[in-house]
Amino acid sequence: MTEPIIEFKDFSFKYNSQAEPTLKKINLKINKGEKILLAGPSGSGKSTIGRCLNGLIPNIDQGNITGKCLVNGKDITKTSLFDFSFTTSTILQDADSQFIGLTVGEDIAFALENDCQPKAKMHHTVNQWAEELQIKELLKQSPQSLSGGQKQIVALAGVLVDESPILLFDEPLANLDPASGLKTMAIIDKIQKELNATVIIIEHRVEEVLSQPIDRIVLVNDGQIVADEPTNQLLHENSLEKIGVRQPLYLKAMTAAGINLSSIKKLDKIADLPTSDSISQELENWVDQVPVKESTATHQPLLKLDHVGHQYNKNQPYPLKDVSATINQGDFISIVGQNGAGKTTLCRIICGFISNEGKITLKDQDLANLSIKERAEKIGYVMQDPNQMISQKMIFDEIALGLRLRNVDEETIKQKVNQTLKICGLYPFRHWPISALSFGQKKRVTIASILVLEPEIIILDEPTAGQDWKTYTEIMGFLKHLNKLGKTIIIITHDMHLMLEYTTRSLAFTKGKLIADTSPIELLTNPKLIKEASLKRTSLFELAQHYDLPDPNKFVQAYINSEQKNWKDEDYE
Ligand SMILES: Nc1ncnc2c1ncn2[C@@H]1O[C@H](COP(=O)(O)OP(=O)(O)OP(=O)(O)O)[C@@H](O)[C@H]1O
Ligand SMILES: Nc1ncnc2c1ncn2[C@@H]1O[C@H](COP(=O)(O)OP(=O)(O)OP(=O)(O)O)[C@@H](O)[C@H]1O
Repeated sequence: MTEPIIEFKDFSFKYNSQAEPTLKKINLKINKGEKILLAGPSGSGKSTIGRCLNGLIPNIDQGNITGKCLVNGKDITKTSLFDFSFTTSTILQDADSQFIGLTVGEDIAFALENDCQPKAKMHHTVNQWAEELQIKELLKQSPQSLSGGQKQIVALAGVLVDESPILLFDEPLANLDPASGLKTMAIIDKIQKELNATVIIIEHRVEEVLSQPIDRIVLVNDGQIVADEPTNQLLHENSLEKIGVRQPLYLKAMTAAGINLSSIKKLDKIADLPTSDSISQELENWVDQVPVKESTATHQPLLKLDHVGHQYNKNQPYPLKDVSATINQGDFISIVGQNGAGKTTLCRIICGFISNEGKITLKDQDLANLSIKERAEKIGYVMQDPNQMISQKMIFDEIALGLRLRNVDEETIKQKVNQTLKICGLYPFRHWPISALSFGQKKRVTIASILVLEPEIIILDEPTAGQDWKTYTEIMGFLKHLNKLGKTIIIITHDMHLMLEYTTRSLAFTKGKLIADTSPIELLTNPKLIKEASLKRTSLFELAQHYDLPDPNKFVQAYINSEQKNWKDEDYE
């Protein structure tokens, strides 16, 4: 019989700074060699469970524990962090806080140094993983200077070299481009099989996690385990949606088309869905009601980029070079492409944080003549990492800060901040300190702090990374509403469905170059561009192909239109 390597028995945990327990009477057994997905809405307690498995609770995050949690046979209340380092390797949600080395190479080697391995063996192991993860050219770079996705891959390498019996991944995919996301899941699968490791993955991107087999999905809601079942069973019961986690897109589309999922035996892989003529027919009939999509873009030029470029360091290849494009008033643009392609660099240039080799004009005004503060009045920028933006202690003050700096009266501030808090799902937390928020909640605070200023152009660097589905739809619905009012929105995203559903124009980047400026659907029908920019077709395309539908793009469009029916602009007025 297999032994549990992790066991929670009536386990509750209350952070010292909280009045109520975050985990409530949890019972969970995970056997050696199992691969588990922990899913649930933002703030439900997933990372808190993770922190019990790697010893951060109770060694760093202190609080009140009742019940028992045994990891590798040891009671977590009696195990030091040092001991945990031999049992559990973790990718933290916030990769930045995890780096120790001065260079990427040193950082990956850190776990091996801890294990006192000989130098030659260490070099070999680091190089081997760097090769596998295609980050060899980054080994001498400082971890802090990496792009968001590169950081994530380096953190992954640090976990993989360690070969611990428990591998814990807290949102390993959040900043990865679609191709790297799939590759990461395949690598995790491979290493798990090789080491017979126990793998726990915490992720909002459920569909990508399911690209490889998962033994069980454990659903967490409000600090409790509300389901613990094999993937197929859970998908049949539609348990994900019930707690606000996104069901895989192809299943949502089949449901929208009126197909009865309970009659289908295996739902967890498109390839295993029964190829029946009646399902094809049902899908095809449904597609025929596609209305035309409206666009609010005026084609009035707003922001002109002319040979934009920057070099951080003369010894590095150009992170961004020779980018020319015109953004129009009312555009809803997605910036997509490979990790490290220069997307964030472009936004930093537009905001004036770093120098520009070319020229940028906003309504014919040269941005070079404006200070960063003056630019910020016109162009709001929500950074990828919320910790780099937050300066206040309390949530309300953080969101009010920009208005206070602009001398807005307190009554208006209160009204605007409260409205934004509601839109971003943060109203119940308005009196909380930011330090008591989950990572996803912090990210929402930073989005709120920019939205409240209502700038002319809003640039958001992966606003939905690490967000649950409910928040994702609320944030995107709100941005769509702002766009309808004429605001220009630019989003950096790795979410291909977001790009298709919400944006009307895509700029695709690879290795510092703009390689396409086209409609999202055109982009995802071009195999060459998909490959070059490390993109991926969504599962809606795959479903349409599986059922031999004559026009897969039309099917994707039909689904998007069926989703859009659910938006109500009044919600935001
Ligand atoms: N360091 C902390 N101090 C006090 N309270 C905390 C701390 N970290 C988390 N919490 C509380 O625990 C709740 C759950 O946080 P946790 O990070 O476990 O959620 P999560 O499910 O991983 O969310 P997300 O998907 O947004 O990352 C938070 O809403 C917050 O109330
Ligand atoms: N401060 C810096 N110093 C040196 N190099 C940097 C710095 N910031 C970024 N880079 C490098 O510039 C390149 C482009 O980075 P950028 O953050 O613009 O990529 P990105 O397309 O936004 O990636 P991701 O999708 O992973 O967020 C990367 O190779 C990165 O390592």
